[in-house]
Amino acid sequence: MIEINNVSKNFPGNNKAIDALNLTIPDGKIVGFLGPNGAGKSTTIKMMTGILPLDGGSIVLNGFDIEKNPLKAKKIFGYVPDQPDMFLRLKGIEYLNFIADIFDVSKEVRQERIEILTKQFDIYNALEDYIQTYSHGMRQKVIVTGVLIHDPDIWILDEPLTGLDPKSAYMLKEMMREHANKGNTVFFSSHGLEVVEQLCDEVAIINKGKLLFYGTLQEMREYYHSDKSLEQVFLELTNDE
Ligand SMILES: Nc1ncnc2c1ncn2[C@@H]1O[C@H](COP(=O)(O)OP(=O)(O)OP(=O)(O)O)[C@@H](O)[C@H]1O
Repeated sequence: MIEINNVSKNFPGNNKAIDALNLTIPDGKIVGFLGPNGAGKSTTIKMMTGILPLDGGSIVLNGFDIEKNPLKAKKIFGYVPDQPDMFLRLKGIEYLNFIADIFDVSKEVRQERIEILTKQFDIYNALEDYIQTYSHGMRQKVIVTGVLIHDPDIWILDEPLTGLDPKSAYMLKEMMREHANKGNTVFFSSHGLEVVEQLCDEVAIINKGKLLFYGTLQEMREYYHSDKSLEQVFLELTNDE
């Protein structure tokens, strides 16, 4: 479970990039995080993962406060950033072993997981190449593999499907469903409303740092008394005019 309690974030020139945000993401569900460009999705995710400090409030992951207990909190989640351009001077296999070392994954377990996952993602034959030479999608897949190697309870994914080919996107979606069905937490941001409609149990919609809606699609329809699609409701909710 992820508890976001009254969280705020200010940037120079953008006071209240996140404005008193409250959101509880339960176990056993896939929750989609939606909002227009600049709404505050990545900022929220960066605060959840300890990359950005909070200016107010708290974020608690399975009982561990990300600011008060960062090491314990960081052990229990896996994070896929929106920009996969990291560790470019490492080979794929070096990156995966580095992540497995940090999270104390045994040699046997890591070998097995790396082989299975990278074969499924079609990057097995590229593991000896430098990440610098990978395409955007391949970089994305090596980072997703790094998350799956240590099998964290909570998955936090910032636009994870962007740039993945259809087979890899399908596999990742299946993995997300399986992980949530085991009682774990899966939280991901997306601009793909169709994917969210198809995959998510619940959606959170933000704009200008404020939560506009949180609930199931059915609840959304009941709340707005309409049979409108997620796309129509999203556009109406986030329309500034
Ligand atoms: N480092 C920063 N310095 C100043 N302002 C920032 C910084 N990072 C984010 N912002 C501002 O905070 C707001 C939220 O940005 P954020 O990147 O969280 O949006 P987003 O919902 O992830 O957008 P997108 O869908 O375009 O990725 C924007 O107004 C952005 O300009």
